[in-house]
Amino acid sequence: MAHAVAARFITKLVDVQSSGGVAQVVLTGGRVAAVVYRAVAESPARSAIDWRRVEFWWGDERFLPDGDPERNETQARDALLSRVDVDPDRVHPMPADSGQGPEAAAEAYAATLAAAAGSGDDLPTFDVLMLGVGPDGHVASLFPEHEGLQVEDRPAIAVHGAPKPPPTRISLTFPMLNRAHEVWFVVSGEDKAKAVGLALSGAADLPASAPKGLDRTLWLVDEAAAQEINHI
Ligand SMILES: O=C(O)[C@H](O)[C@@H](O)[C@H](O)[C@H](O)COP(=O)(O)O
Repeated sequence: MAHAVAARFITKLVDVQSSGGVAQVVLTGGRVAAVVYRAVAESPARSAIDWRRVEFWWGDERFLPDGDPERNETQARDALLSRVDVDPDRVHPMPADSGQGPEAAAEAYAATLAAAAGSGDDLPTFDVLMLGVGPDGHVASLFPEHEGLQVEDRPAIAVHGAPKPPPTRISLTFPMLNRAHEVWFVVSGEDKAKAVGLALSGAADLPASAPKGLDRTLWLVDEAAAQEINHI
C-alpha cells in the first residue's frame, strides 16, 4: 500500500507543479505515514518532482523538544525531507516545546499559516492533506469527545490529555483540515478496520468522518483496514 500511495503522491505533485505552482502538502505523523514517506524517498520517480517547489505543513505535532525522535517533524525529516532537495524556507514544522507552552505554539503556527495565505484570503489552501487514522477514529490530534473537535474559529489549537501519547500536542482544527483540495486518509492494519468502517458509514461523532477535500476525499487503505467497510 505504501508504494501505491507513494506513487500516487508523486504523480499528484507532478500534476500540481505542471501548472508552474508550488505544491502545498500537509503531512501527518504515525507509523503508516513514515512508511509512505520512506517509499517516496526511495522511489525512482521522486526526481520527477521539483522538491524546491513543494511547501510542507503538518496536520499535527507532538509538543516535544526540538529534535525529539517522537516528533512528527523528526520522523518526516528522517524518512523524506532530509533525502530530497527541499527549500528549507518552505518547510513549516509546528513549533517544538521550547518553554513557550502549547497554546502560544498553536498561535504561532496560526500566524505562520495566515502569513502564507493567498491574496484575498486569510488562510492558505492545500493541494494534498494526508491523515492517518487511529483505532479510536482520531485524525491529526483531534480525538473523540475532545473539545478540539468543536473549534471553528482558529486554524490550530493546543491539545491536552491526548489518549495517544504524548498527551500534549498541537493540531490543525477541522476548518483548517478542510482547506485542502484533496484529503487523503492513509490507513493500514486490522486495528483500524472498525474506525474505517464507521467513518465511511458517516458516523457523526467520529473525528475521521469530518475531514473532506474541497475537490476529493480519498481513503487509501489496505485489505486489513478495509475489512469492515459495508457494501456502500
Ligand atoms: O501524531 C500522530 O500520531 C498522528 O498524527 C496521528 O494522527 C496518526 O496519524 C494516527 O494515530 C495513526 O498513526 P499510526 O499510523 O501509527 O497508526
